[in-house]
Amino acid sequence: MSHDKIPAPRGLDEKILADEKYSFSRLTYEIRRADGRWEKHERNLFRRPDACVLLPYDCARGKVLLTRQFRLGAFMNDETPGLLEACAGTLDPGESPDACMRREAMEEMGLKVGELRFLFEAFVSPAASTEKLYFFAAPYGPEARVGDGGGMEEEGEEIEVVEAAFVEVLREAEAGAIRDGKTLTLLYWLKGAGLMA
Ligand SMILES: Nc1nc2c(ncn2[C@@H]2O[C@H](COP(=O)(O)OP(=O)(O)O[C@H]3O[C@H](CO)[C@@H](O)[C@H](O)[C@@H]3O)[C@@H](O)[C@H]2O)c(=O)[nH]1
Ligand SMILES: [Mg+2]
Repeated sequence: MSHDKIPAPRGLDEKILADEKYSFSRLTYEIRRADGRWEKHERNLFRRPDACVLLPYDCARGKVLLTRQFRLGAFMNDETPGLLEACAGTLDPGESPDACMRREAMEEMGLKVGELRFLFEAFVSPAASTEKLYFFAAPYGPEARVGDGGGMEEEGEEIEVVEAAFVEVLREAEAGAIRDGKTLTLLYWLKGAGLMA
């Protein structure tokens, strides 16, 4: 598979339309088509920091840990009131994905992560956002649940921690009841890894 057939765009120009916590821009640039023509494009781009996501799994008890919270994008699409997701969070400036993942696991789930396995990285919504996501899995046991989690009050977070049987969660995924991409990716990774026999 060749990854380098498409040349970089030329004449990139970025205008910031909004710059609150993260910025939203309008970009103009030219893309070279396969026939050699340069074609002008205009697109909007959400500049979000990279983020990390974790699926903790307990082989002995056959459980996984997830979270549930209000998510604006899901609500504005189809009025989803609360989305069941794997714990995720954005990297602070200069923070490594590993350190971020440990911090977020404690903040959101009260989980003290021991062994942490990096799986792969992937773009979340590459046409519209710069965000790249680092995927992790971690074995855990009940003794690692040292706090309540819940998220950062000052950031407006109110996160429910959900511990559930993996077979049940997979059944829900297969029935279409789990509707978050990063979470489905991790659940099917865990199924494929054969660790939850
Ligand atoms: N005040 C304010 N707060 C904001 C703003 N934008 C985001 N926040 C808050 O900042 C916090 C960031 O929390 P993190 O745990 O670091 O990130 P996340 O929201 O969990 O993001 C991850 O999961 C999302 C849901 O799938 C992903 O969309 C996202 O890309 C990332 O992977 C959240 O409470 C969010 O509501 C803003 O403009 N203003
Ligand atoms: Mg989060």
